[in-house]
Amino acid sequence: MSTAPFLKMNGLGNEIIVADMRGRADRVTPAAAVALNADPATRYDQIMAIHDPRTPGTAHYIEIINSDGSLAQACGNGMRCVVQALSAETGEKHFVFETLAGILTGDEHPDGSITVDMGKPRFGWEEIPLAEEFYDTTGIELQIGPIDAPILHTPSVASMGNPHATFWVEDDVGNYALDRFGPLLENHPIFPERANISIAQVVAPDHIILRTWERGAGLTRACGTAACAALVNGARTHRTGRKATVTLPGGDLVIEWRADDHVLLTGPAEFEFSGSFEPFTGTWLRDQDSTAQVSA
Ligand SMILES: N[C@H](CCC[C@H](N)C(=O)O)C(=O)O
Repeated sequence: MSTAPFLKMNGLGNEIIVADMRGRADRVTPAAAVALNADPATRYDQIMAIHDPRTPGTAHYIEIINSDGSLAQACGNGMRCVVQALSAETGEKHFVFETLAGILTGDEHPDGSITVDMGKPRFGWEEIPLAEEFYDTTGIELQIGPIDAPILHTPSVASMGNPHATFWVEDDVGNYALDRFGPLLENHPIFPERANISIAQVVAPDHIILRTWERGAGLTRACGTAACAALVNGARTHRTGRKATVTLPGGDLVIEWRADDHVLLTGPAEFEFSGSFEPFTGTWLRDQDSTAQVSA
């Protein structure tokens, strides 16, 4: 079986593997995804597998795989890494992609920052999806902790193509044991496709502090789609405006919910090293001179 090139990158510390599957008929198997994550040198949060267009003449299809091997519909930090990788390869600065969340575009700016149009948010309970009818998804009946003194409760829920719950708190997001509450909420029966779980502190109408337990990946240093979900949930609950800086453990993203309902995410991407891997088993080799691959 032939190997495929990959780039180990990160988006604000969200660990990403960009796998080049163009020209191949196979996919990254769940076994390969789990094996790559088991090796400390290549442990990651998401694999962004670049495939040939599914419809000839359209955009490259990006398959997104969480480190537990599950497929995800969207990944904002990973999309920025794909844009940077393709920009370094082709010199182009504007890209159109197809994902399970729909058609996305990405642009690299002269200063190296990258903006991805993450498409439109969805708020209907069936679109999130939720297991029961909720006609007001700005705050659903879900809580963690004692009934009479819940620790986290009444989250706003939204989809950026993938499911998100935003729990609002007044104090430091670090005060909450998200490593304990995250898996309980990720797998709560109200979320038939599981969910990404975030704790958000709104410090100003244009500034949110966020921590996320990611579906299929656990605690990560940044989650782009969670930042998008927090902004649109903040705006529709009148906690924030339609543009804000979202501060994550790994750094800041700027999120804007445009008047045309598209959500734009802007931030950095970083190259770490390159190699090649076998998409069926996950065995891999590091390129010797990987510094020449992508400018820092
Ligand atoms: N764990 C997410 C996918 C990756 C999201 C995150 N890494 C981002 O940057 O958006 C899910 O299963 O929906």
